[in-house]
Amino acid sequence: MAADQPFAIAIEHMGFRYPDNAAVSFADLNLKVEKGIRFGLFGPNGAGKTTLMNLMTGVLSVNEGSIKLLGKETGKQNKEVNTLFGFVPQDFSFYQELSPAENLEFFGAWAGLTQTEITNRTDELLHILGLEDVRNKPVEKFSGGMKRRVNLAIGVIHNPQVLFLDEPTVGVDVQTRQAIINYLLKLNESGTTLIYTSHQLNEAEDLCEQIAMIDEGKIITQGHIDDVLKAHNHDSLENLFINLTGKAYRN
Ligand SMILES: Nc1ncnc2c1ncn2[C@@H]1O[C@H](COP(=O)(O)OP(=O)(O)OP(=O)(O)O)[C@@H](O)[C@H]1O
Repeated sequence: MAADQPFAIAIEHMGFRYPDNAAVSFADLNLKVEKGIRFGLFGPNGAGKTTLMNLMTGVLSVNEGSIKLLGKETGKQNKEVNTLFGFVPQDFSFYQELSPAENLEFFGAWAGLTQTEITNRTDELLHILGLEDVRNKPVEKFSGGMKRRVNLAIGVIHNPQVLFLDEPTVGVDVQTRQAIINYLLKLNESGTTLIYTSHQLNEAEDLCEQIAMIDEGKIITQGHIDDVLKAHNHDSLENLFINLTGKAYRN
C-alpha cells in the first residue's frame, strides 16, 4: 500500500464501555486494516466482535481514541463516511413486509443513488444472488438463506469501498454459503475491502488473508493467516482458536 493512502480502518488508542454492562470493554485498542484486503475478526461468543464492528461502522461511538475509515472519523452522523462503507449485520436489517426490490429501492435511495442506478443495481444484484424470481414477494415469507442473500444485497447496493460482514453465512445451506463466499471474493477482486466475522473457521480460511482474534476486548493475535498459524505452530484456525481461547463455554 502506498504510504499516503489511508487505511480502510485505523483504530488508535480506542476505549469503549457499555454504560450498563462491564462484561466487555476495550481499552487502548489499536488495529489497522489495509485497503483492498480480506480481513477476518474472530473470537468466542461475547468476545466483543459485534461491538467492535458497531464501533467501526459508527453505530456505537468510542469513549477514547479514534476510529478512521478511509481516513475519515467514524461515529459521527456523517453521510460522507456512511456511504463509503456497507454493513451486513448479523440481525436482519431489512423491512420484512417489503419485497427485495422494494427494500433495495429504499436503501439505494438512502445511500443517494439515482433512480436509474437503483434500477440497474437491483437487477444486477437480484440476478447474481438468485433472487430474480422472488423480486416482488414479501421477504417475511423467505427461507433463512434467501433472507441472508437479501441482507447482503442491501449492504452492497451502493458499491461501497469497504464492506463489513457480521456472520454473513450463519444458518445457510452449502449452496448459499458457496454463492455468498464466491460473490465476496469477486467483490474483493474488484477492490472492495472486506472486514468479516464468523464462527465458521473453515470458511474463514478460504476467505481471509489477514486475521485478528479477540477475547475479552483484547486482540490476542493478528497478522497474515499463514504467518499467524506458523508463529503458533498450528495447521488450522480452529486449532489455533481453541489453543488461544480455551475449551470452556462462553456466554
Ligand atoms: N447494547 C448493549 N448493551 C450492553 N451490553 C451489550 C450490548 N451489546 C452487547 N453487549 C455485551 O457485550 C458483550 C460482547 O458482545 P458482542 O455481541 O460484541 O460479542 P460477540 O463477540 O459478537 O459475540 P457472538 O459471537 O456471540 O456474536 C456481551 O457480554 C454482550 O452481552
